[in-house]
Amino acid sequence: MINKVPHVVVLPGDGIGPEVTQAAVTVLREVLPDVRIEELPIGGAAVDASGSPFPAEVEAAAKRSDAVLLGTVGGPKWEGLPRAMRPEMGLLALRKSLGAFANLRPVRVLSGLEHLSPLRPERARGVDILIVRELLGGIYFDGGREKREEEAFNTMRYSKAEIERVAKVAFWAAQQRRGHVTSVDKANVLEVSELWRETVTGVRSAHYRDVGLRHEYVDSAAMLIVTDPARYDVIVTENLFGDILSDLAAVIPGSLGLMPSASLGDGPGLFEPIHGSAPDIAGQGVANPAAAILSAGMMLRHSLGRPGLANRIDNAVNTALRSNPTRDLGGSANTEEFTARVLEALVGTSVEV
Ligand SMILES: NC(=O)c1ccc[n+]([C@@H]2O[C@H](COP(=O)([O-])OP(=O)(O)OC[C@H]3O[C@@H](n4cnc5c(N)ncnc54)[C@H](O)[C@@H]3O)[C@@H](O)[C@H]2O)c1
Ligand SMILES: CC(C)[C@H](C(=O)O)[C@@H](O)C(=O)O
Ligand SMILES: [Mg+2]
Repeated sequence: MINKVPHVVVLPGDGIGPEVTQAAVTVLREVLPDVRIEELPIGGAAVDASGSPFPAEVEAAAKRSDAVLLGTVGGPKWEGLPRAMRPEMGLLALRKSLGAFANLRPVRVLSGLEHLSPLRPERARGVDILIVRELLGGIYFDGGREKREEEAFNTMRYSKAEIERVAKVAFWAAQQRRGHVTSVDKANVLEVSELWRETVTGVRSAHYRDVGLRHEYVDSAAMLIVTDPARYDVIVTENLFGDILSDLAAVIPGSLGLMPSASLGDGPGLFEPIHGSAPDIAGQGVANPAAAILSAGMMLRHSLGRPGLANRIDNAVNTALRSNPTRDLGGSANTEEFTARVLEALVGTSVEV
């Protein structure tokens, strides 16, 4: 537990980012009244304010914080800008700057909430998967345009050290859970996946013989995640596969609005919902804030040493979802009403366990 007043940098970003972040901050302040919040722009909001999607003062604040809570970045307004000025580049730069190489994306169907899933209840019930997505390497960071802009490339490159460090996080997480890791790759075709597979196997043999390991190809894993989600405990995979598979996995609980994340590594942790800025609903006050609120919970668990408060938030979100979810899940609560329900449920459970 952190004894000093926790300092959290909040970066609401664009689109529904500010709407869901406001909800998460309200909940955070409710459970941790002395938290010090420093709010700054990132992404398109920062481009508009200062001409850069990741201003130097935001980087400095994030690095000296105890944790960073981010909303979402991007939107049609900034799509035509040169690459370096795009909101998404700001987010990638933030992740790099914090050394946040392990992105934990839990996929959970909380008890009694199977009806929110489009899958048959017997498939959705009890699903509890942790996707560990490598976040600082692979195809995201090595690309360009050539031949007078008429060719373009992105290279999926990994070093053994990059694979080892994220594999260790996955095996460690599995030890706290049900003791099984599925490593997802494309080793039947890609050399980079061959190295991935060899390295993950080596990490297990050297340090984690108590954890089960299975390898799956990403194409068949994409099918199995929705047809047989119960087969998975921890999934570890590279950056782009993890990005795609985690949005796919959002189908299991029923909405992207239920998918929080924690990005951990060398510096302060970064906590953000996995969804985007949802331009189609931004400004209407109807976004589902659950993923952002649950991300604040992950922050309490992973960076602020307060797992009991994180459990309280999980339970309160569960209660609010049972009573009346947001529109994306077939309910009628707007963002404010849903958040009010979460706060109400928190008041009913003031004991930290
Ligand atoms: N981490 C991030 O900041 C992040 C992640 C993904 C996409 N983006 C950016 O967001 C923009 C829009 O991308 P997109 O449309 O492909 O994906 P998106 O995740 O923003 O939206 C996909 C669909 O899911 C819905 N949705 C997403 N979050 C929701 C929520 N909390 N409540 C209710 N409905 C929700 C949207 O309304 C939309 O119909 C792009 O600029 C993209 O680059 C940012
Ligand atoms: C916006 C984009 C850079 C980001 C990613 O691809 O990592 C998003 O899709 C995510 O899943 O967090
Ligand atoms: Mg994504």
